[in-house]
Amino acid sequence: MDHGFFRVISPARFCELLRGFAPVDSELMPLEDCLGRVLAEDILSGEDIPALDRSCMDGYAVRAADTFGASEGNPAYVELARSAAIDEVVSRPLHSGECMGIATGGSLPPGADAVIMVEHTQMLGDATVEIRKTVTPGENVMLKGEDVGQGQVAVPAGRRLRPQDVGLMAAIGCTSARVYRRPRCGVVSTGDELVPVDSVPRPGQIRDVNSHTLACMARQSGALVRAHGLVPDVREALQGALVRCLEENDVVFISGGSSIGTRDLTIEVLESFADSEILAHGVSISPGKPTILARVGGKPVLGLPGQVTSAQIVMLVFGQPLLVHLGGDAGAFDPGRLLMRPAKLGANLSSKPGREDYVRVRLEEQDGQCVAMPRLGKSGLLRTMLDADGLVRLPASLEGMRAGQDVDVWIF
Ligand SMILES: Nc1nc2c(c(=O)[nH]1)N[C@H]1C(S)=C(S)[C@@H](COP(=O)(O)OP(=O)(O)OC[C@H]3O[C@@H](n4cnc5c(N)ncnc54)[C@H](O)[C@@H]3O)O[C@H]1N2
Ligand code: MOO
Repeated sequence: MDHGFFRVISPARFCELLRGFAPVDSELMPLEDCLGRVLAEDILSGEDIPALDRSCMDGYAVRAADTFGASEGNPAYVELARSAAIDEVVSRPLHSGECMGIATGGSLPPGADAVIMVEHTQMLGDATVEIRKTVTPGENVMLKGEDVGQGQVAVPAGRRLRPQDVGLMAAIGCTSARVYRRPRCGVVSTGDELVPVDSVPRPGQIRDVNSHTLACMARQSGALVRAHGLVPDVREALQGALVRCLEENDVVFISGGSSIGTRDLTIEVLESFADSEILAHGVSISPGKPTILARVGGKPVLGLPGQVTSAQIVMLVFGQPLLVHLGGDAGAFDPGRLLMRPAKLGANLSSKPGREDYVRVRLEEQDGQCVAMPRLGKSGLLRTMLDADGLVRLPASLEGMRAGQDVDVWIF
């Protein structure tokens, strides 16, 4: 690898390289701990859910044809064959001209194909029901197998489980599921100038910020994070830290030392490992150009720029999707996953063609419109990210955007 220049690749290509890493292995998890985890295999249903046609309403199970044409002014009349308890399965078929009292959730008798709500009926004596509304076949009925049929996939592999997924799993009697392990993620910060947060920096030193922001962001993406502390710009120190970090984790994030300054050892050290390949050094985004991606012993190592805001942007654009992908989530790189909000751009923006820009914006309400006000600032400062609600992405093809243009703001 030529260290003199970045060989800048497109962000799309960078994501393709990230997708090339295999997800972590799986573990068996009790149902109650499955929320937020990613299914490692399809959950098949051994039964129809619902198991039988069930009523959605309190009322009467009927043959819909017996109600055709019925209205307030022209009711139909059917005989009440019986009423059934909610957990009762009635085997006697419902004949034409009959109805059966039924509760919400109760099973329909054979022959019935609809339920009329009790408020659209009137009992006449104790055996005749006046029907004041027409119901169509299937009306107010949950059909057998409508949620999931026997042998069908109830919840697919690669799905991050939400409460509603857990609900269907409960319905089919799934007490545990195979889910991907949470990826173990190591974070290393490099730089002679860095001191821990509980130190008082002497002039020239600064407190380590990136270990904290990156760890928080990795946790947001479901990873188990271990901060491996501060590493000086010394080859052997970085080598040692990376060896430990790679041993203990599925993925490693290194902040700092990604540029081409004389101190920037990251590439050199990564290359020194026997089983390593530098997949990328430089990606056409701003901020974040001097980003590194390597494979060491099959594991991804992402080298993030030291600049505090650049590191966060790279983590948002590449690091978090990588973690989600390693955690088995099939939609990790799906742009449809991002929380987007439409807005009008509040100021002109310029951009270098060929480079994808991520502009921090604050959302403001102006004359009933949502306006995205750019918060421009240096990527070595923290403030723009604190003031921002999200990012506007300027595609590489643009030289800029004009105030008033429609934009989609990626909310973070
Ligand atoms: N000749 C060139 N120089 C630089 C280029 C370039 O293309 N050609 N790219 C610039 C860009 S863009 C960035 S971003 C930085 C990236 O630098 P490094 O990744 O090598 O990071 P460092 O030099 O180690 O640090 C940069 C800056 O960030 C501060 N820093 C580092 N780590 C932390 C931390 N954990 N917490 C807080 N602050 C941190 C560090 O003190 C430096 O001020 O390179 C440009 N140079
Ligand atoms: O692109 Mo750097 O990452 O300007 O801050």
